Amino acid sequence: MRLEGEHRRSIARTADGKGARILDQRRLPWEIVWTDLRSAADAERAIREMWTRGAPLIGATAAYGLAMALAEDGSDAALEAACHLLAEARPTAVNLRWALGEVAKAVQPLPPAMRGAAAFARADAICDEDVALNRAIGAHGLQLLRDLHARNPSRPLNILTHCNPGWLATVDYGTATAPIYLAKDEGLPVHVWVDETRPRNQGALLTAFELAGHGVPHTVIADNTGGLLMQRGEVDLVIVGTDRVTANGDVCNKIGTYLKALAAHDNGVPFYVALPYTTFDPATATGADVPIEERDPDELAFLTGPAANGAATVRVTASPAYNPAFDVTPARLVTGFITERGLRAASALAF
Ligand SMILES: CSC[C@H]1O[C@H](OP(=O)(O)O)[C@H](O)[C@@H]1O
Repeated sequence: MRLEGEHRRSIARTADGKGARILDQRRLPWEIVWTDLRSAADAERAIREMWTRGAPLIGATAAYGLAMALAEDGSDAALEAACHLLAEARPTAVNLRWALGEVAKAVQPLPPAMRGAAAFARADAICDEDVALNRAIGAHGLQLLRDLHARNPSRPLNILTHCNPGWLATVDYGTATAPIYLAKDEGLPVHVWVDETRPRNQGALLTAFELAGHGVPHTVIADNTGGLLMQRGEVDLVIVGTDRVTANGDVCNKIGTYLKALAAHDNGVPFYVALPYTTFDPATATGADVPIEERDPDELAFLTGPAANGAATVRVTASPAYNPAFDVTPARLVTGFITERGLRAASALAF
């Protein structure tokens, strides 16, 4: 997407070809800081501490981390150790293990000395494929937006989204945001309700930053506001991303997604989930089987942001806190899935 006047992806190989350059998303939207990852340990830390996040982007970052490890040491032992290290960085997004598996498959038949270059090539291909997948998701989702807007052509289409399913969660375009960007580009009037998405505020900080950068009209709302807006008829469509869709169509996504799906169901608002095949996990039967990441309660207990004299951190509670990062929306609450192959029902999700 466009950033500081030029087209950028959220991740790319470093100029010397030996590392990965990422946007440090902890600093957005206040500062644009690019950081070079130089080892599997750097990549693991960046994923675990959410310097970079979002299911597809986590996969791409892990792929480059594995490539860096193999460029150092192409042995089977090094391959196994780096895969284990990176796989443990965050448990929920299936893209992480998918990407590691793809790189491992590409290098295993090769002699150790050739594995580093092959791993980097596979990581590059994973990034290029992600961009193409998201553009295709955008095209199929755009037709859905056109059809829904035709019901009330006299006003913008009001879309609600949760967390950040945008280009900052992928290599480019985003998943749930891809149709929104294409709609803006073709002049289809849209407005986005942006859930702030406590406690890390990926919506207020990242989605709002993205939409503003692309000139998409949007309004940041508290996580608890969406239900009221749906009761008032001010939400025409909910589109979210996902970290893992299981074989039966259950959707694991940022905490709070399930509550939006319940409100949408209760108010007859279409609830769509955008995903590429890399986020579909047919090996996991239902959402009950998905590991839900539990993050540091301090992420909830404290708020950090810019102040006149630098960063300020304020405590929002003096009590113990609990901070699960994801929840599961059952397939029965999902109107449909927007994939690179078109719109799909939960029962027809096989890629
Ligand atoms: C392309 S959807 C990405 C997905 O990942 C986010 O989680 P996190 O920010 O913790 O990595 C969120 O669940 C998004 O929907």
